[in-house]
This record gives sequence, structure tokens and C-alpha cells, in this order.
Amino acid sequence: MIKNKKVTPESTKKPKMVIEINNLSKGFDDMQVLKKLSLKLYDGENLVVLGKSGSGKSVLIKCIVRLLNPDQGTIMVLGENVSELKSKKLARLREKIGFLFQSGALYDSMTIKENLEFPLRRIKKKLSKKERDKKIEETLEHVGLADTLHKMPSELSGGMRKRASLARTIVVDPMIMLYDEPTTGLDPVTSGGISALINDVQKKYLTSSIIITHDIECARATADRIIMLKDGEIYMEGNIDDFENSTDEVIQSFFKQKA
Ligand SMILES: Nc1ncnc2c1ncn2[C@@H]1O[C@H](COP(=O)(O)OP(=O)(O)OP(=O)(O)O)[C@@H](O)[C@H]1O
Repeated sequence: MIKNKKVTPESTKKPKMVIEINNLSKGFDDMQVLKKLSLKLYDGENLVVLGKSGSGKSVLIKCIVRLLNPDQGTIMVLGENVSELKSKKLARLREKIGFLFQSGALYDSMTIKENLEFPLRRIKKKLSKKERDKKIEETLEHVGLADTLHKMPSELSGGMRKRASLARTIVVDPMIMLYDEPTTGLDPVTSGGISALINDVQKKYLTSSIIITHDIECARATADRIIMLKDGEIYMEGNIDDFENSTDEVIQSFFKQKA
């Protein structure tokens, strides 16, 4: 692994860790996807995970929320060992994690308001209807979709649907956000808007995020720190300047190819 100077959000303070992965291995049949991978996500940072298609980025975040079970290694999330949690505790932990899937996955038969109401009713049971409505309106306003309350997902553009999905994820106040290819399939201007929104969410909701992407522009706009995966291992860790100035051929070709 190429390792540059230690990059933590604030190198003078000891930052709190929200995710700590040690020696994670995961394979399918005879294909080893992740090989003894270790990484940390610090409180309040945006960690970008780069890697070619098939390098195991999605498998990594699926292991974090135990949508997949690791073959080996430990995953600590907010101080809990994910593999050891019984279903009730796992469900409670998952409530603290916002997962923005690549597809966005809004419920097509519900209005945007109903899409946000759904997780709120399930997770924030104590809110009154008035409080719920207020929270939905505030969240939609924050993602720039205040006037879509009564619209159906099919009436929105791809970028707006992505914003609505993000609103549905953040409406329940997650502590950690996992973004799986948040800008894939969007034009450069719309992608730039989503990257800016990821930063807004980090500031406003004080979330810690893992952002999985191929999109160098998204990495440039959002990353406090970047990890590049290759062949199931961390190939390089650093900040965007370390990557852009790297003379390593693999890194250069990855960045050139995306330019
Ligand atoms: N449930 C599964 N069963 C079998 N193989 C799987 C499963 N999930 C992922 N894989 C395989 O693991 C490898 C890594 O997949 P993954 O989705 O993590 O890649 P990725 O880096 O996210 O790629 P992309 O950028 O294209 O989304 C791929 O070869 C994929 O086919």
C-alpha cells in the first residue's frame, strides 16, 4: 500500500472513531473480493473510497451494515461489533446509519412526502403529526425540493430523485452516511450539486460519511480523505492532492482515465 502522511480530520486532536474495520475478508465461491482490509472512519469526516468497477466497494459497505456477512475480521460501528449483534440491536444500529443506494430506490407509488413519512413513522415514533410534517418540510427545503411535497417520484428528474432519496435518508437524523455511487448516471452539473449537498449534509447534520465513487470530481469536492481499493486491498490512502500528484502508474492511469 502507498501511504502518505497520516491524514486525519485534525491531526492535533485525537479524533473519535465511528467505524473501525480490522482484517476484513469477504469472498464469493472461489473469488476473494476483500482481503484483510482495515480502515477507520473518524467522527465528522467524509471518507471517499475509490476503485475500479468490481473492486469490492459495494461489498465493503454492505458488510458494514451486515447486508453481507464477512468471512473474517471485525467491524466496529459506533462502538458495537456488527457481527455479534442480535437482530433487535442490529436494527437499532442500522437506524443510525443512512444508506443511499446507487439506484436511489424511492417508493414509486408514494408521493415525496409519503416517502419521507415512511421511515419517520418507523424510526421517530414519538413525533406528532405536526412535528413530522415540519421535519419533512424542513428536510425537503434543505435539499432544494420544497415544492415537490405532493409530487410522485416519476415526476422528478434523475437529480431531483437523488435529492429526494437523500432527504428520505437524512430525515431520521442518521449519525453515519454511506453513499454508494451518489453521482453515477447524472450529468456533471447535477453531479456537482449532489456533491455540494453531501458537504451540506455533513455540516448541518454533523454526519460521518463513506462515499463510494468512481467520480473523481465527486471525490475532489467531498473528500477529507481518500482510500483506493485494488484487488481487495487498500492500494493508497491520502488526500486528493496526494492522489493527483502521485507518480504511481496505477493511480495516474485511474485519474487520467476519469479526466
Ligand atoms: N452477493 C454476491 N454474490 C456473488 N458475488 C458478488 C456478490 N456481491 C458482489 N459480488 C462480486 O464481488 C465483486 C465486487 O463487487 P462490488 O459490487 O463490491 O464492486 P464495486 O467495486 O462496488 O463495483 P461497481 O463500481 O461496478 O459498483 C464483483 O465481482 C461482484 O460480482
